[in-house]
Amino acid sequence: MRIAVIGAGALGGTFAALLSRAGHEVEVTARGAQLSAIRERGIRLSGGFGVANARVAASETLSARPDLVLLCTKAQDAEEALVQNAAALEGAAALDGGGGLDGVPVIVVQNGLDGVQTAERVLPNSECFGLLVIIAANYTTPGEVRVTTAAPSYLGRGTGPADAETLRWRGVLAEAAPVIAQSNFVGAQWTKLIVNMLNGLPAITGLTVQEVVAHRGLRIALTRSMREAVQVGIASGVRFGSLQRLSDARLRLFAHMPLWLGQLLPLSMKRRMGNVPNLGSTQQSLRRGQRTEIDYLNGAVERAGLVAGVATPVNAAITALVHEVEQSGEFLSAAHAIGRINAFG
Ligand SMILES: NC(=O)C1=CN([C@@H]2O[C@H](COP(=O)(O)OP(=O)(O)OC[C@H]3O[C@@H](n4cnc5c(N)ncnc54)[C@H](OP(=O)(O)O)[C@@H]3O)[C@@H](O)[C@H]2O)C=CC1
Ligand SMILES: CC(C)(CO)C(=O)C(=O)O
Repeated sequence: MRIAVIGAGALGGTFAALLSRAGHEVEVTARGAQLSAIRERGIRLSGGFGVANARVAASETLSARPDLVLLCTKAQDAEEALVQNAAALEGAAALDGGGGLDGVPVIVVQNGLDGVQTAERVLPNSECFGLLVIIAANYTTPGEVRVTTAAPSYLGRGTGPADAETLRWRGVLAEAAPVIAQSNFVGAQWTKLIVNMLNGLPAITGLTVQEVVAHRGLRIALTRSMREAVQVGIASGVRFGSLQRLSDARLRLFAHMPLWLGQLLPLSMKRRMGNVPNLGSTQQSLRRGQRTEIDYLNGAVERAGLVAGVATPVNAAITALVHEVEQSGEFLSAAHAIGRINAFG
């Protein structure tokens, strides 16, 4: 099958290499040094899914119409990247009779809550799905991607059970990596947003995700940010989707736990992540001198909290501090970060 990957960074590079290794014809889009490295040497994948050196077609925008496309940019780049590639992806209209759409099917591989809707808006004649990823992939050298945690990914759309098209595309992706068909995908996006509270504090401090969870003061701040996010979800009427042993019932219990007990949640996430150092995708953007996705993570919790009438001082503080580090290029010490977060309330 011809599969395109828009945005061959950490996850895009991982999926492109795995799909190529599974025998698919893969084309990726990339920019700058990453594009040059992939053209010259291919994508070098190492870590949890084994080693692969994938020779794939690479350009700034897609050169041909694929059968399936994975959108793997950060959330803030999604719309522009889709628009740039729309000519290769869009269809004319809804097909008669079958109820299907004739645009290229899109799988949005992205954190945050907005990705699938963005794809549906830009490509109204495409079937759009989301892929929630628990894999941790680190990309700090052009052309090289290292999977520090291998884990299944979760494919779905909407709030109901996984439909036939979801099962079909799950089958294709599963040739390359473990993928589970997800029911209540929208609720599962919220569950993943709770997991992504792991991203902000490493980006502020320059520590790995594992070091942040191991640090008592940072772990308390992290637990508070997760508790706020769950409370916002509940107040917004969300039914959390089950993902990686996190269920709606478990998160509702967590929302009312004292902090000393709630800390078990990030500790269990750290245990599942394993010991290979993971910077988290937000810190990796900072280390490459790029804008981060924080407005779609802790920032999304802050915005939803405003609508639902739930105070989110810790998420507001983390969002502001990540922006501060974006501007200054200097990480904060753990003590300084904790002091600043506590000052927010
Ligand atoms: N990395 C991880 O472990 C995980 C990441 N995620 C999520 O997956 C998504 C992707 O993350 P990640 O892979 O880390 O991101 P990266 O920043 O590593 O990769 C995104 C890539 O997209 C490229 N890109 C952006 N816009 C365009 C464009 N218009 N045309 C071509 N290329 C473009 C970027 O290029 P440039 O560098 O030039 O901007 C970059 O190489 C995010 O939402 C993230 O939160 C989820 C789970 C784990
Ligand atoms: C789960 C986690 C923290 C894995 O790295 C992630 O989603 C990210 O880095 O964006």
